[in-house]
Amino acid sequence: MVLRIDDLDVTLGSNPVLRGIGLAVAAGEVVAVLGPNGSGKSTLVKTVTGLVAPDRGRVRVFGADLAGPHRQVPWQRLGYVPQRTGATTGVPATALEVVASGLLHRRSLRPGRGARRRCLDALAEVGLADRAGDSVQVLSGGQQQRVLIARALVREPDLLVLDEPLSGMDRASMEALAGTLGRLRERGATVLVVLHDLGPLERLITRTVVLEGGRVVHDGPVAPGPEEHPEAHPHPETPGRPPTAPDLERNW
Ligand SMILES: Nc1ncnc2c1ncn2[C@@H]1O[C@H](COP(=O)(O)OP(=O)(O)OP(=O)(O)O)[C@@H](O)[C@H]1O
Repeated sequence: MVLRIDDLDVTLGSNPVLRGIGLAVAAGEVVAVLGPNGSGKSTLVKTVTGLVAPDRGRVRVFGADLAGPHRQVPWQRLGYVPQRTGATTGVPATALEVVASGLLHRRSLRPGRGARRRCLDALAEVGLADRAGDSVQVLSGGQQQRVLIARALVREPDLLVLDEPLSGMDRASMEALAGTLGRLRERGATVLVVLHDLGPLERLITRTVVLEGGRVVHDGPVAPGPEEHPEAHPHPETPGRPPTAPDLERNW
């Protein structure tokens, strides 16, 4: 099993956010996590990436225990695209530099041999090869999202976790992301993706897990219709240049 969660409870502040979650994901699955706003989707994927500590229960990723006192996150096998925050922190990093940060880890602050090529390949995968030297601050919100996806891809992850990657993307970008995830799946990677609706990723999804009030209310191959979780609505798009501007979304 790539991921195994048993009886997971998470409380944030005084909020019981996840309750009694059980989930097992095998290699090669592409699992969509759905549910209304505030149902705990982001918290669940943060638990899987070791960013949130469980209060109770067991979380194992590639066999590593993320719940015990000696938590070991297998970062070398994980790629994570957080919920839309933009790739910029006000620091004038280039797209290439942001992607290269995906290759850094605790033991070394210097990307290894061939890093530049790998970063350029990852940017090409998301259709931004020609923007490698540009400051991320001049990129649109959708392009920044793609830089963050490239940062996760450059690690060649065995498990890719994405939190609402479609937010702010135009249809062509969504289709291209579907292509990228399809290629990942072909090489045996596992994907856990938080979505508000399946959209163009639907053909790739092998299983849907629906959360409501911090509990799993559906886990199976067939996605429930939108009428079954009518509260779900996408986040408002972040301001910025419209992602459909013709000069922005060439291949992606
Ligand atoms: N740091 C925190 N402290 C206290 N409560 C929190 C914290 N982070 C999240 N919550 C609460 O936990 C609940 C679940 O949040 P979470 O972001 O996991 O939901 P979500 O399903 O991803 O929502 P959305 O679709 O809006 O992103 C919400 O009620 C939220 O207010």
